[in-house]
Amino acid sequence: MKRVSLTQYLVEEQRQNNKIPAELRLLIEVVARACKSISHAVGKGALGEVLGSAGSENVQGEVQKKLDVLSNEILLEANEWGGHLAAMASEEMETIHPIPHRYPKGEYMLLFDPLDGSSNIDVNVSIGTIFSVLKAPDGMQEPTEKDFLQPGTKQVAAGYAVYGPQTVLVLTTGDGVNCFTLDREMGSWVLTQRNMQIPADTKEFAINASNARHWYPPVKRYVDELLAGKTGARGKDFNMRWIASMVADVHRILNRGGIFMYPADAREPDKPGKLRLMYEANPMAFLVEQAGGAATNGKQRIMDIQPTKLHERVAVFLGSKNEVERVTGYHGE
Ligand SMILES: O=P(O)(O)OC[C@H]1O[C@](O)(COP(=O)(O)O)[C@@H](O)[C@@H]1O
Ligand SMILES: [Mg+2]
Ligand SMILES: [Mg+2]
Repeated sequence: MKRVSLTQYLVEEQRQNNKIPAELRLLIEVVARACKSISHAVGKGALGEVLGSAGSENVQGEVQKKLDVLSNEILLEANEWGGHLAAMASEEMETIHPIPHRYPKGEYMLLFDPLDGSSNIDVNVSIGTIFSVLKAPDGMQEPTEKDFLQPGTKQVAAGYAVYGPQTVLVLTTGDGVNCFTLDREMGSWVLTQRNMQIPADTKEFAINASNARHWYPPVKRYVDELLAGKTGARGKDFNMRWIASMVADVHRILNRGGIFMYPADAREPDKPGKLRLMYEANPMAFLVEQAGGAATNGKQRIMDIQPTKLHERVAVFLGSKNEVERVTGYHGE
């Protein structure tokens, strides 16, 4: 079989298919290179002294792991000099990071969750990086936080890397979803899955069930019906999986279907869920929709939400279309 590298794939998309501009291609290549560096650091584990806490907190009051901080630095450094960027924003930084030496004017803005699945770092379970690319608004001078507050439908690219038994990079530029596997000996990303598709129906669901007592009635009803199995309203048995790394749960769903849920709950009624709209929900929603699935916050399509702040949180229901539509429907009843 002919090996197609990420660069070859992107050049084809740019030159033959006219799907992406050269500047976006370069930007994606820089992000992919940064993910390769993060993958190397993850792979060293205790030998690289990258495990454990960094002894600091991020803007959302979460304890930062050494790898959260390191991955953020790797992405910042690579993209400061590499891509056609105006500014970056990260889950781990309080505010935006404008590019000091913009070339030629920086037409894109990059957002990322540098290390997703932080609670799994120290126990050698799959973790990842999630990213999203927006266009800088026309006529933008000095980038501000407000320039980032665009709905997910405006994304021009999104993707994630999973650092697991294999390191993979899953990418969309709005033309389907493709998966590249890191050839660790050659140091190159090789196209291994074209046009990933999520089946509309599934028998697998993912939710942190330890929060069940706090769920609102629509989520409780939906999950109770799944748990009731063959003899319940759904008339079939469902299996449950929860990795606690969104990247790994979404990667499973892109490969074999399923529904992933992180709902808002009654613990903190003012907090609309745990996951972040700009760094987690939007890029994953873009990928999932491009693979034929659906993504909502229980009420509306995630990518239609108008963000009001950079670190906004959101409830997430994504994956196999018929299941996402069902649980979303329960919220309307
Ligand atoms: O620990 P919980 O409540 O199960 O939450 C797990 C969720 O939190 C996250 O780890 C949040 O991401 P970060 O590690 O980037 O903060 C998701 O990847 C995952 O789905
Ligand atoms: Mg995350
Ligand atoms: Mg993170």
